[in-house]
Amino acid sequence: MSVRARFQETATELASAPVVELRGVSRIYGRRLTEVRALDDVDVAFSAGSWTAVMGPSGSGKSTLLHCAAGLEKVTGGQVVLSGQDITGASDAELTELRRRTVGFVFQSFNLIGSLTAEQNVAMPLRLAGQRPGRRVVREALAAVGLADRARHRPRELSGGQQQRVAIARAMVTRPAVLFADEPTGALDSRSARGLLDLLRSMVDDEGQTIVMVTHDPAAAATADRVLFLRDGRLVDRLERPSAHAVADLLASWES
Ligand SMILES: Nc1ncnc2c1ncn2[C@@H]1O[C@H](COP(=O)(O)OP(=O)(O)OP(=O)(O)O)[C@@H](O)[C@H]1O
Repeated sequence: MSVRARFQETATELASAPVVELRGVSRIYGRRLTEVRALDDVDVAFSAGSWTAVMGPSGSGKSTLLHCAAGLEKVTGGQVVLSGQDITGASDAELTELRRRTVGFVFQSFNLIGSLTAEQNVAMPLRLAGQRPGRRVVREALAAVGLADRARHRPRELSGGQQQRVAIARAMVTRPAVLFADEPTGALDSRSARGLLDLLRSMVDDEGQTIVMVTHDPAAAATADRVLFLRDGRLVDRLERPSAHAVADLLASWES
């Protein structure tokens, strides 16, 4: 094989290589009578530059899947590979370090620090990593989410949609390999939610960002590339390039 062909093959492999992979993952809470199997033998890979929505009824294991994939929680069985590293047996210190370098998080409730300005909030992950954040890097992260003119505002001076954009800028300032989002539009009105989903879509399409998002909202799920459906801790269904109708039909079929 020519050097050029080999190079192209390697590039293709890299482009489709999973950023996160769960292999036969189980997560059990409690013991004996109180035992809950929150994840049950889950196999799934999240490839680079893809956006996956995770859906399922309340208690089906969506947040647990997100937390295990991000190394926030240890698995009871199976293996998790994050950014090429098997994290299954990693120590808490190793996990904290790996998360800092490779993972960004966005939650339904924004979780911004109320006493800090938008730019101070965005700078926080860099400070926690022991770096002195440059103003330019922080301002660029805010500009990327359309908030260049809100850098000095505190969270209470921003709308819900703007606060969630600050949270996204904060998650992205370390340039994580994967962004995990737990119901990111759950606290937003439909217009702000649409704007936020468009922002996430452009991060995937323009920057090749990998996103894994838990959502209850069919419209949000339909903006993703793929929908996974969990039930009782098991992956029971999936849709590729779904329409909102297809997602709603899938939900209805599993609820009936
Ligand atoms: N720390 C814990 N201790 C004991 N059980 C837990 C714990 N965390 C989650 N569970 C249980 O594991 C199961 C899955 O929970 P999980 O939060 O992953 O579900 P979910 O699909 O995200 O639900 P929701 O849509 O309501 O947020 C549930 O039965 C829950 O009660």
